[in-house]
Amino acid sequence: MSGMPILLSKDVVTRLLVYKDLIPRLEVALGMFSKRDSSEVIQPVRSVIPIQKHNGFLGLMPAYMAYEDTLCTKMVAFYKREKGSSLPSTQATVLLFDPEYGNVLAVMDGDAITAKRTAAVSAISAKLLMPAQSEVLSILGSGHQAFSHYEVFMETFGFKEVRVWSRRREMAERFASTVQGPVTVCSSAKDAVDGADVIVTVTNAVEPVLFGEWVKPGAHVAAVGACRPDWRELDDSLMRNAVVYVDSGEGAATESGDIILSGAKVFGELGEVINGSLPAQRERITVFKSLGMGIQDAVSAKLVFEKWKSTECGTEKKN
Ligand SMILES: NC(=O)C1=CN([C@@H]2O[C@H](COP(=O)(O)OP(=O)(O)OC[C@H]3O[C@@H](n4cnc5c(N)ncnc54)[C@H](O)[C@@H]3O)[C@@H](O)[C@H]2O)C=CC1
Ligand SMILES: O=C(O)C1=NCCCC1
Repeated sequence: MSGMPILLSKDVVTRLLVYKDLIPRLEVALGMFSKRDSSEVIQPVRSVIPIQKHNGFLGLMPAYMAYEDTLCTKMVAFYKREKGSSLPSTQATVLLFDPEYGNVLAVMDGDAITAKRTAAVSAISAKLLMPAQSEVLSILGSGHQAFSHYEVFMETFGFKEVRVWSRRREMAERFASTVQGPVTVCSSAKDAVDGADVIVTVTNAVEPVLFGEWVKPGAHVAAVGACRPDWRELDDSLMRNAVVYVDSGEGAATESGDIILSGAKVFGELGEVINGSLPAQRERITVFKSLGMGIQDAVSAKLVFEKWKSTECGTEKKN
């Protein structure tokens, strides 16, 4: 196929990408990735160049998944922002290709994809690793990822209590008053995680904001921020005492300050738990260190494109 690519805006992507369709496809993709069969999935660790002048980085995240014939790349710029900055910390665009011809089928907003697929993968980690009968969810950070994590965690699980902490209290209050259900705003990260079953860290921090001594035995931590080798969200004690799962072993060894600087041992990949080749050690404190993968964007983009073709594209043609 050839011709001009279609352009899909943030609103369209947000509407078409729904968790109930996305989660099972991500599970398959993570499982396939962890088999390391290069005839099925090719996804290198992203290449990242610094944008030094602006305190940022540009990451290129290509992936080809032969099993569903999906060829895609995301380009994502991400920044270390000063406190009080109103500039976005992440901006992304996704290109979906026709794998046979090599032309671009669609150029999509990548922010909605990044927000939803990252949160969906954290929900998969929680489903596999959180304690049975988890009741208390704690979110550290109140930005884009905090919103998408709240959304998918509330849609997927029945938490009785949700707490939020943010560096700026007014942002945590804005978060609590924007989401649908009740959320308790906490004055400190320590208060927010006290007794929590599941803790999501979605901050731009470069130093630890979550400490092992605060985390209750058996709790699950989905650690989403700190995606550079010298950035941290979690302290050494948490990293060393937890059973650490990652999305990609190569990605974690290259990009995760929490893993590299703590010297923590990685137990394995989420995909290995999905495949049944690695146990889910729910009785221990578990950390899922998320860095983000091109296959997650590819699965999402394909889903969006299929939905668009079967709904909006048809509507456009009829009109
Ligand atoms: N693992 C993955 O796949 C992905 C990870 N990320 C990372 O997730 C994190 C959150 O992303 P967004 O929600 O889009 O960012 P955002 O800018 O919308 O929100 C960032 C939050 O972190 C807080 N924060 C900033 N500096 C802090 C500090 N020093 N201590 C404590 N809190 C601090 C801010 O107040 C805000 O609540 C970022 O680190 C981003 O790079 C983003 C996309 C995908
Ligand atoms: O996977 C992604 O997308 C990102 N990961 C870490 C930094 C921002 C974007």
